[in-house]
Amino acid sequence: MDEMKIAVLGGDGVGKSECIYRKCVSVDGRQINLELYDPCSQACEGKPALNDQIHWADGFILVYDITDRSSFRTAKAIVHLIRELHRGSAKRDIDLHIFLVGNKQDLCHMREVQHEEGQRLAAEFHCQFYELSVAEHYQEVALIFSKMVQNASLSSKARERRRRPSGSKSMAKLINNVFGKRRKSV
Ligand SMILES: Nc1nc2c(ncn2[C@@H]2O[C@H](COP(=O)(O)OP(=O)(O)OP(=O)(O)O)[C@@H](O)[C@H]2O)c(=O)[nH]1
Repeated sequence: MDEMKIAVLGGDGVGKSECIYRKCVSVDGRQINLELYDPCSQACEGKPALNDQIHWADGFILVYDITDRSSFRTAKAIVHLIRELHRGSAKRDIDLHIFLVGNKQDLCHMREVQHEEGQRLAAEFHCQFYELSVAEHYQEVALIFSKMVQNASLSSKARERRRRPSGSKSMAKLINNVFGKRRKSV
């Protein structure tokens, strides 16, 4: 069974709740053990440091509040750190999934961060970009999570293909094994 660890980082509000959610999901007939970590944005005892959270996760959902520029700056600093910490690590860029999400779209009249700024940041750091309102469109939130799991599943399939010998090579190996042995016994 594959494993996928997602960290929800950034913090768009003032909430203090922290949770770890575990679930086994099936994507295209493939079982994935999903672990979701949603730390509170406030510092608290026993909470792993941001660097540890970044090393732990395979996928990141970075949330900022479109009505709060400082939350966008935080998201920018985190995405920077993720790319920095993973530079030269075993996880290749394409294996690392980062979704940048601008929340509170329903408060558009109080907007401090333009849609284009989010798009630009996402393009710069090879992230997928979304803008939504968690309060009004929970379906979009569900879609984001299923997209992330699907992407991870696709890239793990691609990794497997890279590891597996190509069809012709394994066929050659098989022929060699069968006929090689026979030749010895003649
Ligand atoms: N108008 C509006 N308010 C929202 C939306 N999403 C969250 N909020 C409000 O923002 C506040 C904080 O929400 P939380 O979900 O606790 O935020 P959080 O990101 O978990 O906060 P941290 O725990 O600090 O990371 C609450 O008062 C929510 O009701 C949204 O899409 N629209």
